[in-house]
Amino acid sequence: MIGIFGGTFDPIHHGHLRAALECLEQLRLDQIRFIPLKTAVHRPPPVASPRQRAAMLEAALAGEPRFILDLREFKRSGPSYTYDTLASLRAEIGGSRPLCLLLGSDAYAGFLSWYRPLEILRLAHLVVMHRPGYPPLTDTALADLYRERACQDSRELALHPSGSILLYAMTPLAISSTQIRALIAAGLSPRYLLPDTVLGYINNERLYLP
Ligand SMILES: Nc1ncnc2c1ncn2[C@@H]1O[C@H](COP(=O)(O)OP(=O)(O)OP(=O)(O)O)[C@@H](O)[C@H]1O
Ligand SMILES: O=C(O)c1ccc[n+]([C@@H]2O[C@H](COP(=O)([O-])O)[C@@H](O)[C@H]2O)c1
Repeated sequence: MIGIFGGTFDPIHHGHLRAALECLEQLRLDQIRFIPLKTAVHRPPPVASPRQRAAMLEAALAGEPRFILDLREFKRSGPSYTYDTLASLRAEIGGSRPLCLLLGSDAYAGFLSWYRPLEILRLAHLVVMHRPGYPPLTDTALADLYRERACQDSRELALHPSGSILLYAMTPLAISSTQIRALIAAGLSPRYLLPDTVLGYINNERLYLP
């Protein structure tokens, strides 16, 4: 099974990395593809450039060969829709191998307003990772969708290429890129919230300063 972890990664932090490692091991994924978005459809544009976000991801993923940096969204023009990304991956790997789209419970809260959400579920499973402060099933429509698609473990995910939703209780880590950017802008250190190598890059590039 392949995990897909899309995000802004502005910057990548230990919340992302720990989430990915726990999914990799506990769901027995073969690899996780980290896919930074180019043109956000749902939020203001990132502060760091694509080049800078790719460099930070590269630094953070070094040393874990099952974490793969996948820059396909940078190469596409127009909005970075997840549906298009999954369709391009399916064109490469075929229809039978299970794909698991990893997303935090804050992202799942907006899932039904994404571009072609039900078609996304035809291309991949969803793994919703619980993020502190964002209970995953507050909305009725999302709770209904979950009830129709719920699955309990990685064994069940492996039975089909797509279509199920797994709620995953990862170690709760209330870390966000917003918090890291705000600390730096305030002249405070974000150290230990993200890898030192990523912080070194941020300092060299003078990123996120006011
Ligand atoms: N601490 C965390 N725990 C679990 N999931 C997370 C965590 N941080 C981010 N995610 C998930 O990772 C994906 C990419 O997140 P993103 O790059 O937007 O990070 P972020 O910290 O939410 O950034 P920002 O604060 O700029 O919105 C999303 O699915 C998000 O829900
Ligand atoms: O395709 C969509 O319509 C869509 C709408 C909102 C978010 N997403 C994706 O969800 C992922 C997490 O987004 P974010 O803002 O938490 O970084 C990222 O890969 C986005 O491209 C995708």
